[in-house]
Amino acid sequence: MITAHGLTKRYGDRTVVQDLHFTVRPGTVTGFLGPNGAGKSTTMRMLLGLDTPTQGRSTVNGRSYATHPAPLTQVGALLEARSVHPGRSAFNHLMALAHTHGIPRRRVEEVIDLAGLTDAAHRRVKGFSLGMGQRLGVAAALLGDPATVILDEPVNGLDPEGVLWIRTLLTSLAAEGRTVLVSSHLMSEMALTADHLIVIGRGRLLADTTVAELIRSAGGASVRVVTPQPEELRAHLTAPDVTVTVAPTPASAPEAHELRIRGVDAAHIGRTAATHAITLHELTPQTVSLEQAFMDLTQESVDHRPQRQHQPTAPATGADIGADIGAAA
Ligand SMILES: Nc1ncnc2c1ncn2[C@@H]1O[C@H](COP(=O)(O)OP(=O)(O)OP(=O)(O)O)[C@@H](O)[C@H]1O
Repeated sequence: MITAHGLTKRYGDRTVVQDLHFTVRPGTVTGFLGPNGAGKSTTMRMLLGLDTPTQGRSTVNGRSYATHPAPLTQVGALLEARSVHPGRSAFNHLMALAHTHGIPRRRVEEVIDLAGLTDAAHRRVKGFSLGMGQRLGVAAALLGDPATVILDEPVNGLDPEGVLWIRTLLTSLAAEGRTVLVSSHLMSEMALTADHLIVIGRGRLLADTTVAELIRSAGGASVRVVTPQPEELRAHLTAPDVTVTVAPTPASAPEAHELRIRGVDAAHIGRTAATHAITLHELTPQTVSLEQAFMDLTQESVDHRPQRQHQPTAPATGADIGADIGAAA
């Protein structure tokens, strides 16, 4: 478990991390997200005792990182900056780390295999690609079989196979009951891996939530329905939390009333329509993408962003929808 209590970091008169409170729990992958420069690396460095907070404190597995007698066996970390002697082989680098913690050679061989570096283990690190360096960094993070793993942008520089490897690795580390905190500025990547998200912007906490909840709060899922019998359908969908919005009917298709329904899924709407012999011309689930939810959440927190793009998973029609025919309840 990782906790942050009012973590704050100032450089001169610039506050780059401001009063962050959060808890990262074991058994799930927690994505640590924010636009470039949001303060993710600075926060992770503070969690790992590499930067001193200006205010606040943090704990890893119940105590501050610096007070763990054998930190490698408590917390495995991959930070962006590589600190490997370039003349050393991957094997020797890991052996040197292992010696400092009494970790046996067998474990070094295990993490080399786990990281897919078996063939490159005895090559000098200076010849490694960025992706191989990332794999070595992950191997080092896992060396002490730690209960908590903190990885800063682990997919940086990895090829598609490496990206897939990281995804599977993170999920299996969490399934083993470990605490996994992984930073990224790519929401799309986190969408495939993380269960829980901590989102920051300009050093402040913007969200501490599940992936599903973030999508829901950004507009949530809805269903687009086209029917010649909108009032009949609406009358059969009355329930708390169900809203039905109808678009103005286009002159070219007077029979085609387009509805946007929230609070029930497409299967329920289809069954209701079938039960009451209501004709449907279209029944399409619409979801806000996680990427879009992230953009909406952080739009105040980025200095430069190209023109806003909307990329729902199904054709966007919501902008056209006009008259509200009522929230049933
Ligand atoms: N040593 C330092 N001195 C002064 N400013 C710093 C220092 N380290 C980081 N910063 C500033 O703090 C802010 C947050 O940086 P940080 O690297 O933590 O962000 P990040 O969210 O990890 O960004 P990215 O996604 O680009 O890696 C940035 O504006 C950065 O320039």
